[in-house]
Amino acid sequence: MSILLETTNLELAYGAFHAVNGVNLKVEAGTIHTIIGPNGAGKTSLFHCLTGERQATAGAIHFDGKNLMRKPAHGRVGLGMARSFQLTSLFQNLSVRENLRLAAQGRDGVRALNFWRRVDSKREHLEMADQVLERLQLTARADTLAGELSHGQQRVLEVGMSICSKPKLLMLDEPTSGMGIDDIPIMTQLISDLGRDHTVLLIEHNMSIVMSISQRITVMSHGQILVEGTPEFVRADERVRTAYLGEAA
Ligand SMILES: Nc1ncnc2c1ncn2[C@@H]1O[C@H](COP(=O)(O)OP(=O)(O)OP(=O)(O)O)[C@@H](O)[C@H]1O
Repeated sequence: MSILLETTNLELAYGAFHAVNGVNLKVEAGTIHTIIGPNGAGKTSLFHCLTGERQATAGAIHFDGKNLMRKPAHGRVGLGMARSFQLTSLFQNLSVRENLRLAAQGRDGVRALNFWRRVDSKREHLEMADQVLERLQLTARADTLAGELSHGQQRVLEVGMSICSKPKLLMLDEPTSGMGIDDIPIMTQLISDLGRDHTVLLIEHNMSIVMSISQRITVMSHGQILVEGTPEFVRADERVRTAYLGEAA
């Protein structure tokens, strides 16, 4: 078993209040690992600490063997962490293919400006865009403006943009939120498919998705880990039923 991401006694305090309160999380490489928990449990705050959007106030984060605590957010992206942002990352007036090409180009950073590499790079970026288009089952919509896609397809495109950087860890925060019932199976299938060649850390409220695609589930409550294990283990735990599943039912 190889651990890609590990936090030790991680804390994030907003003043006197600890949104993340001593979290020891281990994410195994090659798994879909889902964080669940009631509203306000600290899931998004934990993501903020991992991506560097917020500086954790105590504890440690190790990713792929490296200590992340002093790394700024962009440095973490460079190490192979990608987070899918909700709709804000799409260029609505560009085609679906162009959105993906730009995401692939973004991976190269300043190297993309190197004159001698530019022609080769552009071809590589287009190839990457086409591969991802196929994976998203959006090839037929390649030339459609992103803003003309359905809400669900836009969410799928966002996830596609984050895989263009070939991340080691793909972080998805409620990818199905706001999606119509018809689009949810497409996203579920996509995440499940991505789990075959990426490590995926997911926050998701839809229990049927969580139970069907996760290899491991961490249940958070009041900033701490309440229970962790396989879907079967978590489903059977009385504390989870009381703290979360019961409440959701
Ligand atoms: N900037 C902030 N300042 C103060 N408190 C905050 C801030 N952001 C979040 N909190 C509080 O931290 C706690 C955890 O919030 P967080 O958004 O991490 O929970 P969550 O588990 O992601 O919830 P949800 O499922 O509703 O998104 C909540 O009580 C929230 O009110």
